[in-house]
Amino acid sequence: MATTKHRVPGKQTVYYFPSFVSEDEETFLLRKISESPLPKWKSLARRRLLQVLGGEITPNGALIPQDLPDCVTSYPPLIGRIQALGLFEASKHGKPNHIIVNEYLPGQGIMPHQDGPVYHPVVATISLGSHAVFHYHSFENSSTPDAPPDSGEPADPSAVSPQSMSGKAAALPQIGSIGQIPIMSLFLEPRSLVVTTGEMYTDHLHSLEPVIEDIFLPGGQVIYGRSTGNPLNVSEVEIANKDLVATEAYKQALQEGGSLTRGTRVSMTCRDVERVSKFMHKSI
Ligand SMILES: O=C(O)CCC(=O)C(=O)O
Ligand SMILES: [Fe+2]
Repeated sequence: MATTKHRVPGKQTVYYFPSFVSEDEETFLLRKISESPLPKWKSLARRRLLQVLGGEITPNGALIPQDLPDCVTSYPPLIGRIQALGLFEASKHGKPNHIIVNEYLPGQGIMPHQDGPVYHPVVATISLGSHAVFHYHSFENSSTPDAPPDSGEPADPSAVSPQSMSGKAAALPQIGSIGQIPIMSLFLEPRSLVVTTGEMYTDHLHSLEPVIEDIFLPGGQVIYGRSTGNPLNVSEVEIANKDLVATEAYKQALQEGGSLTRGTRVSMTCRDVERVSKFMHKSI
């Protein structure tokens, strides 16, 4: 498959595509997204804004569909491009029908969470405007009830915390415990696409640390855990896709070490909601 060379080493279920979107397309998308009328945005505590394209998901997990806008179907043809990768082949619609747009200012992130069973277990995430470092975590002691975790403020109502998955509180790795250290971390360039599939979707959590800069050591490790405020929790984590990164300046930071300041990042998480209600949303 054409995607083979985009597999992130170490895990067979994560793919990274630099320059998935051109610079012109990025400028166009960021303009379109910022022009969306305010009622389309929802405010969150840790991320500033969230917008949903493709329709709302009901509490029982069905999509009340709404047409995806031209800026993801025609120019740029993001949905077709994602479909052509073949990574959604096993999903009911063969391509994403739902997109969540998140905006993160420098210093904002998202706590470890899972995206949940409402979606086919593949998520394609486009980054625009700024780089970020993306972490995957595993569950530790998942049978041990523990203090209810911060829900991770999932990006969308259908996302689940470990609590809601099992019906009883499952331990979310506590800050500083082994499970809190990511099992894999990725450098996401602006305009890149990352696709998470298989057990990395179903059995792991993912997060973005709320930091204003990312600090790299020579050889491609990133400093993780500064946002906890506890120096004992700080660790060095390998960037698994460092050899797939395409932009010179980023490659240099990953090879030689250095720090990269975060700008405003807009992400588009594209997924397939397999249950679609037959009732169409009214256009607003
Ligand atoms: O912004 C990102 O890259 C991640 C967003 C996310 O995890 C989600 O929308 O569920
Ligand atoms: Fe997520």
